[in-house]
Amino acid sequence: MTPSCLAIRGLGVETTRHGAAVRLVDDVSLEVRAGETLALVGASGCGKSLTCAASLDAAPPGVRRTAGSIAIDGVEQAPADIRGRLVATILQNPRSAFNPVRTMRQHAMEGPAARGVPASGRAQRIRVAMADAGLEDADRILALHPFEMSGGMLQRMMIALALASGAPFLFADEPTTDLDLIVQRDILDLLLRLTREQGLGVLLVTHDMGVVAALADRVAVMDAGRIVETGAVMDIFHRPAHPVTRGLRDAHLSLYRDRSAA
Ligand SMILES: Nc1ncnc2c1ncn2[C@@H]1O[C@H](COP(=O)(O)OP(=O)(O)OP(=O)(O)O)[C@@H](O)[C@H]1O
Repeated sequence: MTPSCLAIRGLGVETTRHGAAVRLVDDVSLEVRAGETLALVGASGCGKSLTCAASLDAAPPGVRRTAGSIAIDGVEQAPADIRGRLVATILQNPRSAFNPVRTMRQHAMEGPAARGVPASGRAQRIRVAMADAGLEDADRILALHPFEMSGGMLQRMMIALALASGAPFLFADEPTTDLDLIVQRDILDLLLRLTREQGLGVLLVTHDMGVVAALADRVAVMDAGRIVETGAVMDIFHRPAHPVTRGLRDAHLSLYRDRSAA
């Protein structure tokens, strides 16, 4: 049965600075539902990327998860077991997400295999996902190693791998940075279609409140490692309760006004 809800509960992440523990993410709880996009927004450095990565035990070196769990339909899961299988990821810095000595074809076969897609279906699935992510000429690209590809190509490949995995949930951390505007729009349209038509549940980290307005159903606002407000997208724009939320909304509106006036 397709799962309907992924919950991160009480996530805590720390690092050590000058010999002392520093809390970077503090008691964060979020719920991602099937068929919905939950946008995670907040100022740079507030802990959005670490929330995505650490909840799946994929935190970068130097930081550690000190508290919290992840559950699917109320059942606690080992993060490493669900990463790539039930939760696909598009994380920041695509170059670090690929093994430098493996080709794109080798990377591409992993996700669907982990999901139990028969070998015969995997090649077709990755081709379709690559075309959806704006990568034509799949055969040529599948033979390449990461160092032979640009940042934008790697970003698209990471998106294609996430799509091909068939996982019911997706953590997408700024999935369209490094991409040109047309590809950005295509990718965001595709994510919207996958949530609406296939019931994908998306946790979307973004700085762009325009993207939030277009894509998100609900929004969680983060500040200094904590969630300060969660609400339906309309409420966040029309009735923001927390000063940080109001700041993000107002900054977006003034940018939008300046652009319209130009
Ligand atoms: N590997 C690391 N070691 C130590 N501190 C880190 C590490 N990665 C991130 N941090 C710190 O953790 C905090 C949260 O970082 P994080 O990358 O989650 O922020 P963010 O909200 O995603 O920012 P951005 O929007 O700029 O990507 C920041 O203060 C950052 O400096």
